[in-house]
Amino acid sequence: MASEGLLSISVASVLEDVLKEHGKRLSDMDLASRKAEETAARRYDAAMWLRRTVGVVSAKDLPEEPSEEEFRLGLRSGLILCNALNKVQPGAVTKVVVSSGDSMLIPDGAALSAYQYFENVRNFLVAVQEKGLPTFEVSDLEEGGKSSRVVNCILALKSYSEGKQMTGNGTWKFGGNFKPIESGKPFMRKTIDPFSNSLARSHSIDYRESHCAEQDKNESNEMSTPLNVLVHAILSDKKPEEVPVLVESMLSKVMEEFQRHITSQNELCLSKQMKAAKFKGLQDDGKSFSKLKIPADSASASCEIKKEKEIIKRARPKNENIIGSTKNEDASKEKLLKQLSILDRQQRDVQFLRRDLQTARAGLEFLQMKYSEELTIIGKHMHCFANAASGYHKVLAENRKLYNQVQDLKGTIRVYCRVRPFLAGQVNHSTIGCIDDGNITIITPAKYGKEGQRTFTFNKVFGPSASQAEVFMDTQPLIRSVLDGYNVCIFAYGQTGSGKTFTMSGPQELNQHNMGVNYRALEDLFNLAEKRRGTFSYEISVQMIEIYNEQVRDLLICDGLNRRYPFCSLTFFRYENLEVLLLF
Ligand SMILES: Nc1ncnc2c1ncn2[C@@H]1O[C@H](COP(=O)(O)OP(=O)(O)OP(=O)(O)O)[C@@H](O)[C@H]1O
Repeated sequence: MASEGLLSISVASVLEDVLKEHGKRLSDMDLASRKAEETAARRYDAAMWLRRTVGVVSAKDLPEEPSEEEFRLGLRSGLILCNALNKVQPGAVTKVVVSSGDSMLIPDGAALSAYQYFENVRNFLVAVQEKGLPTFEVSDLEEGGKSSRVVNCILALKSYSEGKQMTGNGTWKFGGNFKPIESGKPFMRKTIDPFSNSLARSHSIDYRESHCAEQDKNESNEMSTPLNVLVHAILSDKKPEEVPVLVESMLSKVMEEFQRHITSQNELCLSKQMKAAKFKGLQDDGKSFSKLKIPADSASASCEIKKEKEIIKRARPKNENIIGSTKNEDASKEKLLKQLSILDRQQRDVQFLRRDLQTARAGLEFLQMKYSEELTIIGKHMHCFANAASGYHKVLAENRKLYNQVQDLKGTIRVYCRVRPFLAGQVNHSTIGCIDDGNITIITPAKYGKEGQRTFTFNKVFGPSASQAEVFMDTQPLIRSVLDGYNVCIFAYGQTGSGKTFTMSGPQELNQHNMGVNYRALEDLFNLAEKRRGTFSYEISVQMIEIYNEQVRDLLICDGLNRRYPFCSLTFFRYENLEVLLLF
């Protein structure tokens, strides 16, 4: 490929630069017109060879001496190029797409079919490239393209063909050790044309090694080339001492140009390879899809790929239907590219989703771990609470036990004395001498001395001013023992009108302050039962019984019959001078 770079070096321009530097203008030589002349001659040569190779009928689109535009349009379909190459080497281009008729020719000279144009030219270029011949870009056949490169390629093919005819074994390689035969109308190198220059140089060097006689002939030929004439013209009027400087300058310029072209050629080769690989990838669309790595466990992605394949299958051109459907083909290719980009995007999305899923899974596992850890901690706390509750109940039981033991120590039988105040209308003639907590002194005026004043001891003595609450306060601890399973009996004893009913129940007009022991005991029991609701469940029932004249009567029965009931939890009864509260 480097040879192609060498071919495009414009020695004339290099010389011109050198001459400019040395104050010498090439006005009398008119290099531009000469160059155009040479370019046209080379183009005619290429066109003639093509016409001769493929036949005048096949090459009807290519005039004998075409302009640059005619040359480009004639070769644009790639038909002539493919046919010429197949003539040189049969089967070099296996697939040549032909047009269905001339009617499809477009007046402005556009290609018959974009696909045909692309396919044929591409196949031609691939085959030419495989032979090591200089190639050109597909765009060189477009308007504004470099037709000189196309000419170079065709002339190289021509040389290849001639070399092949000469050796007869097809081993000739472009740039190899072959000296092309100049038969018929020989290809005269009128210019410093890069391609012919390269050929001539390489051939002459190789040939010099093996054919000395031929070498002299070549050298004499080169002396007669315009390049030599040019050099002679430049150097003829120079003084001998100026020649080395001028030659050195020329050589350095040529070297610069040479380096520049090698670099550009390398870049060109690289871009060509990339384009060829990309194009091949598009052609082998089905294969490309099969090569794509699709996540096996992604049902949606598989579904999408199936859809893509179906679309591509539908979009895949069938050879018979391709001709005359340029727009459809272009649309199909565009669609294919779109589908590929969508597929790429979907693959990326699937990868993102997989990553998110993995993150979510990791998060979930972490939460589960945390949850189980916290459950374990809560379990331990619960165990501690259970132990504490158990301890609490033990302590509570202990407290109750101690409480009742205190009640026992205070005395299981307690006797209280309450002195009723004088009622309205009663003569205030008190016989009570003194009341001192548990002692009361009764004075009997009719008796004297020790007999006239007697002291009685009780657990407690309540004076005439003692309130109902004070009386109840001393009995309350005993009543609470009932809820811990102890039996308690409270009764009031005294003569008629002494205040038993008042103490145990209260006056007729009851209120919060004058309620007796019975009501207060019940109220206290209900409050306690409510407080211990979470721990204990109590059932409370009430009986009211009167024992009168040795008869037991149920005061809560309304039918008047006296019935004896078994004693239950809480019984109030009255027995003659006894007002009794039984608690079980
Ligand atoms: N501590 C007291 N303070 C004020 N009034 C009282 C007190 N004790 C009793 N009384 C009044 O004395 C009167 C007689 O009391 P109460 O009826 O309770 O006596 P009792 O012993 O029950 O008599 P009975 O055996 O005949 O039923 C009532 O009017 C009562 O209100």
